[in-house]
Amino acid sequence: MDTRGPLCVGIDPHGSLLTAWGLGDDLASLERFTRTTVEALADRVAVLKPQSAFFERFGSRGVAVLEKAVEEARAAGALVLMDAKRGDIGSTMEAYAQTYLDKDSPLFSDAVTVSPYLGFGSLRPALDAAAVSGAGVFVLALTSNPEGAEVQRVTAADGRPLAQVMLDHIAAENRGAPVLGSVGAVVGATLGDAGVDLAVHGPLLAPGIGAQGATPADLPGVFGAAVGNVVPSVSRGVLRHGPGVAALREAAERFTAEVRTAVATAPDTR
Ligand SMILES: O=C(O)c1cc(=O)[nH]c(=O)n1[C@@H]1O[C@H](COP(=O)(O)O)[C@@H](O)[C@H]1O
Repeated sequence: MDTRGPLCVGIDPHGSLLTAWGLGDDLASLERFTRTTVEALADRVAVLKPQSAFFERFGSRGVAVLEKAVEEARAAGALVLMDAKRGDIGSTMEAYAQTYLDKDSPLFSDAVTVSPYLGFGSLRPALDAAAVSGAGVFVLALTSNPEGAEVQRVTAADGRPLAQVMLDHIAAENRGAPVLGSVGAVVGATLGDAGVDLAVHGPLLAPGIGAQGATPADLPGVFGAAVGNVVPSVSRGVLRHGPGVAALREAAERFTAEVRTAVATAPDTR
């Protein structure tokens, strides 16, 4: 993030984007779209975040495209954050942990998104596997979609909003880590003032910029003093500029510059 800028670009091959790129909604097009995006961006943005669902919809061949993208993006120096949003009982989480966080897995990624809403403790196998592999886990806290609030803003038995309970668990995982810990939180850039304590001592993934309406200029208002730890994430806002490699790069560079300006001019960045 220090050398490349903090931007995360999502690889979300929506059918509509494939069409907009002049491709079909088929496996060969998925492959072309993904290869172009990785070629354009993996040597320059800090994080690429493939959204697993868009690959899974093509079955095992789509997952093979995903595997190759992960390998090529990592080889070009990008961190790969697998957006899988997994969450299940602990014994099943173990299998998800083996899938994304075991170095011998074909889908091994630098980090994976997980949902804590089956109870934070259910994530233990993923947290442990990430620690063994030197990888990371991004835990959903306050998602960018308006529907998230009916779960995440609910008041827990001890009076804290449920999202705050999760953020406090994340902070406990990261306690004592030098610089930032390896457990991140997902907090939507669309939320206005997040209204929770974001001092989790880990990276804060901020999706919602671009197609969902948030802009880099919104980040200081949402994240306050924690804005220096934000990894802003854009998918369609960059991808819609394809299929030209130069245009994809320019779009990512524009977002990176806007984020840098927003963070640099924020009143208190740490
Ligand atoms: O975990 C995520 O990345 C995520 C969390 C969240 O709260 N909101 C959210 O939009 N996302 C993902 O971020 C991407 C947003 O895509 P765009 O709206 O096209 O930028 C999608 O892949 C979503 O699944």
